Order: sequence, then C-alpha cells, then structure tokens
Amino acid sequence: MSTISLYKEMNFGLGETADMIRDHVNSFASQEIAPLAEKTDLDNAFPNQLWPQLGEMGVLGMTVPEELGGAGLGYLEHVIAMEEISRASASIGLSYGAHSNLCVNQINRNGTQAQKEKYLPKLITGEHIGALAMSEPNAGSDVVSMKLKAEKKGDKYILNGNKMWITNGPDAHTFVIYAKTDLTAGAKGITAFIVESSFTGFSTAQKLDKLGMRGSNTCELVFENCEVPEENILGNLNEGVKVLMSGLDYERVVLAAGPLGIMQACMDIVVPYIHERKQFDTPIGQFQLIQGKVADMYTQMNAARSYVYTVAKACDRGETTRKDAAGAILYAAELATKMALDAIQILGGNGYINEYATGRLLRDAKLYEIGAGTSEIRRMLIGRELFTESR
Ligand SMILES: Cc1cc2nc3c(=O)[nH]c(=O)nc-3n(C[C@H](O)[C@H](O)[C@H](O)COP(=O)(O)OP(=O)(O)OC[C@H]3O[C@@H](n4cnc5c(N)ncnc54)[C@H](O)[C@@H]3O)c2cc1C
Repeated sequence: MSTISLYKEMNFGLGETADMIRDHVNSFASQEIAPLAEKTDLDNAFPNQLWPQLGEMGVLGMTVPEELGGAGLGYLEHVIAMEEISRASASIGLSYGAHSNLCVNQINRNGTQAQKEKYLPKLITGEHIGALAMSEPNAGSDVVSMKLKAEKKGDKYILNGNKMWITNGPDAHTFVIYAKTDLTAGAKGITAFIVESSFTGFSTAQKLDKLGMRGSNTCELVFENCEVPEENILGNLNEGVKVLMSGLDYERVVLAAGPLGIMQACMDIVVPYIHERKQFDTPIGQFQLIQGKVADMYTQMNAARSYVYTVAKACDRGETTRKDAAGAILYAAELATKMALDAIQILGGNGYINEYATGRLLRDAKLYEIGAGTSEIRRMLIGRELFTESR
C-alpha cells in the first residue's frame, strides 16, 4: 500500500520542523513499515526488528531532551510521527505510541534524574521496549479501583496482583505500572513504579487474541511477590494518580494521531480505487454519490487533524485542557471507524475481502474508541468539565 497521496494535501502551516518530521517518518514508514502491515496482522505479532530501526530514526524519544538521547521536540512533532507510522500500520503505530508516549514520556515527565539516566537511553535507542500498565481485569474505566497491591518490606515494595490488556506487555523490558500502596486511601493510595521485566516475581500470561491491532502484542501481567526497589517509585509515594492524570491529557493527544493515520490510510486506498474501478464504462469516481462520500471523508479527516494539531500545539505551550484532549481523541477515533466503513462501501465486494486492507483498518480503528479510555468516558469528561466551568 502506498503512503503517498495522489491529490494535493492541505497545508496546515505547522512549520518547517513538523513538515520535515512528516517527510522523514513518511519515507521510512512507506519503505519499512507499510510492507509489514498485512503480515503483522496475519501473524498476530509485532516485528521486533523495527524497534532499533525506529530508535535510529530518532522517533522513540520525541519530547525527551537531547542530552538524554531524545529528539528534544514537542508534542506536535510526536503527533506527526505517530500519524505517519499509523498510516503505514495502525498496530505498529499503537505499539509505537505505548512505548514512546505512554512509557518514555511518562518517565521523562515524572522521573528523577537518576531514573531518566538509567531507563531512557535504552528505550530511546530501541534496545529496550516500554509499556504502561494501569488497567486490571476488574478495573478499566474505574481505574482507581485497581487491586494490584504494593507492600513495603525493607527497601523494597512487594507487588501482588495482575494487570490486563497491556500493549507491548509480552516484549517490554521497562514498565510504568500503578499499584495500591495504601488500600484504604482510594485515589490517594496509588503509587507509580518503574518495573523491569527481569525483576523477581514478574511474569507475563499468554498473549491476547484480539479483533484488530493484531500486530501490536498485548497480554496480562502477573505479579507474584514481585520485588521492586524503593528507588523505582515514579513521582511520590501515594501520588500515582497525580502522575497518571498529569500524563493523560498528553497521552490522549498523541494517541489521537493513531486514528488520523487510519483515516489517511483509508484515503490512500480509496482515491486510486475510484479511478481504477469502472462500472457502466465509467470510473466509479465520476459518480456523484461516490464523490460525495470521498468529499465527506476528506473533509472530516482534515477537521479531525485540525483539532488534534491545535490541541498538540496547546500541549507544547503548556495550555492543554482535559476537555480538548478528550475531545480530540473522541472525535478522531469515532471518525476513523466511520471512515473505514465508508472505505469498505466504496470498494464494494473488494472492500469485504481481505485482499484489500479496508477490513483490517476497520478492526484496527475500533480500538481507539475503547483503549486509553472509552468514548463514553471521554464524553463524560468533556460534559463534566463544560458543566463545571460554566457554573
Ligand atoms: C488492544 C488494547 C490495548 C490496551 N492497552 C492498554 C495498555 O497498554 N495499558 C493499560 O493500562 N490499559 C490498556 N488497555 C485497556 C483499556 O484502557 C481499557 O480496556 C479501557 O480503559 C476500558 O476499560 P474496560 O475494558 O475495563 O471497560 P469497562 O470499564 O468495563 O467499560 C465497559 C463499558 O461500560 C462503559 N462505562 C464504564 N463506566 C461508565 C460510566 N461511568 N458511564 C458510562 N459508561 C461507562 C464503557 O464506556 C464501556 O462501554 C488496552 C485495551 C485494549 C483493548
């Protein structure tokens, strides 16, 4: 599948650096990632050889300062890298997002200098893989009800419990995880830790067999008297929710670029197809009903892009709001599913067979309405903030 547009794309005026990052990542993604997209879905496995390649490309530590090996760029550039990778393969984009956004950015924002120096360089070169574990079998939307227990014993914390649906879980070396350090204190009893997969008592359960995003490995994590040194607390004791909440808005914005990439991938398939496919001796692109669908796809994709880029720029100015971070991903995620359905419709019978990528794009797109907070939770956050602000 080509990741080069056949039509003239909208210039969002994002500036030279963002444009350069887009060209750089697009060129890598079309050569190295797009050819793997179908196979990763069929094999239900992430191509791990990509991690050092992504490290060499300089995209694994987008917002990390250069002295720690990062690119020293902003969230806008991170969004663009995520979008271009997801355009080539949504599952590779999701794993990239979990590593570079959920794990690396979280350590960069909240880690001590010693933690950053210990963990970030290897994550940024791709030698190590990162993940973030918040959800549990019985704590998804209500994540504060988590049960993973961390008890202090000498200079260590002993962790017991499970985490569920963890992206990159089967392969990761470095995890940001959240656990209860005070079982009686609710949200004020949660602490974030950096956990290495080599720690005693840590293991992973079987890989999950998913509907979509099959090239992104997901599993349950098991903690059985897992020993975590006290110095691996990320942020402060019992202030894990602060770490979690401080990162969520940024995480949502970067993840919102996943659905943007999926929308562009739909356009990449549909635009050449409406020229090639003839019915009634006419390219189907000449039929007004098809033109209307393509017009809606293009317009909605660019409206979603404008919102996501605007919120990313606000993140870079330190001005993001919860309702807009949630709004950007809510809007982009739901449109990506709709756009994948439109793409299937435009391809007719071919849209329904797996020789074309449209079915995969639909399965992949649906994840963004669930993962990192469901559409319902996002609507709840936006509505609640609007109501409170306007009191
Ligand atoms: C492929 C994949 C990758 C993931 N990766 C990660 C990861 O890397 N790290 C991680 O920590 N987690 C990860 N998750 C977990 C994800 O964040 C959760 O699935 C998500 O937060 C929803 O939680 P849940 O599945 O328990 O759904 P539930 O919370 O059980 O929700 C079920 C339904 O009830 C609705 N609902 C719940 N509460 C309310 C309410 N108050 N009002 C209205 N409706 C409500 C929900 O919107 C949903 O429709 C991943 C999930 C998937 C599928």
